[in-house]
Amino acid sequence: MSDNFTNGTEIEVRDLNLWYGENHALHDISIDIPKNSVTAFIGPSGCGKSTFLRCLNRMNDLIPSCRIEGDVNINGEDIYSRDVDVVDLRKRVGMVFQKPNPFPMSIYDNIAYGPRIHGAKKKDLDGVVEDALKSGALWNEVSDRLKVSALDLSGGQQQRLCIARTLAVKPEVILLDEPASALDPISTGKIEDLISELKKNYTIVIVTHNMQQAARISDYTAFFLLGDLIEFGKTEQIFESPKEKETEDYITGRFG
Ligand SMILES: Nc1ncnc2c1ncn2[C@@H]1O[C@H](COP(=O)(O)OP(=O)(O)OP(=O)(O)O)[C@@H](O)[C@H]1O
Repeated sequence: MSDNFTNGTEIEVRDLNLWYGENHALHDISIDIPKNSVTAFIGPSGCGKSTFLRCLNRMNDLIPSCRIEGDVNINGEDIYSRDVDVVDLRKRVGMVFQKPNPFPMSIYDNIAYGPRIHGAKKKDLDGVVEDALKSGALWNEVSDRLKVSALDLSGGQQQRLCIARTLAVKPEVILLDEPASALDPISTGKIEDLISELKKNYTIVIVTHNMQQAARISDYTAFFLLGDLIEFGKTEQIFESPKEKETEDYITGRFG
């Protein structure tokens, strides 16, 4: 285990390579993602941001052509070790996708679903649901209609429900894959405020195409290009004084 963990590293990745069949999509990625902070992954379309994000909770296991080499440690545990329970891993490392994907059931049952699977007692569920909806900044809008279908909520509310659903099983890390790209500016603002609030208690990694969004909400930024991690550092440094020419060209809009 690296000393970095005592300094607050949540996710340590070393020499990660990933192939989809013959396509070598990620090359020798090494990165230390700090705890209780927001880290943004940016880069042009197809550079591997989402692929790398999915490596952090083994979502790529579901893709038959995908092969991965290298190490990913989360809080010191090798998540690719044979004895890791992937269901438990995805509880610890939750994920929210671009398109809100509530289950076709009530608001209450969407939130209670994960805790029920993981053995929560019936008498505790009301409290769990309320806490998660409060943490997801949705409680005030839905507390009087918990039994209505989640599909009746607006897109922005559905996305906050999906975040609340992730929070209900008490994760350590939340992975967000372009969580606001399908939303209007007001809903996007609410999601961004929520992310800033959540980083007090969780480590957050977000893929975004929106560089203003990365600059607004992230503490650290990683710039990817064609499957390489070109540069990683404090967001201010990446945006104001990038060390690599490719980063500068992308940030200043010269390509991508
Ligand atoms: N399920 C998959 N099967 C095969 N190849 C894939 C799969 N998903 C992604 N790829 C390939 O991996 C590379 C990286 O794609 P990825 O979606 O991770 O990039 P991205 O930076 O997230 O792009 P975008 O910003 O457009 O979402 C691309 O060459 C893509 O075609």
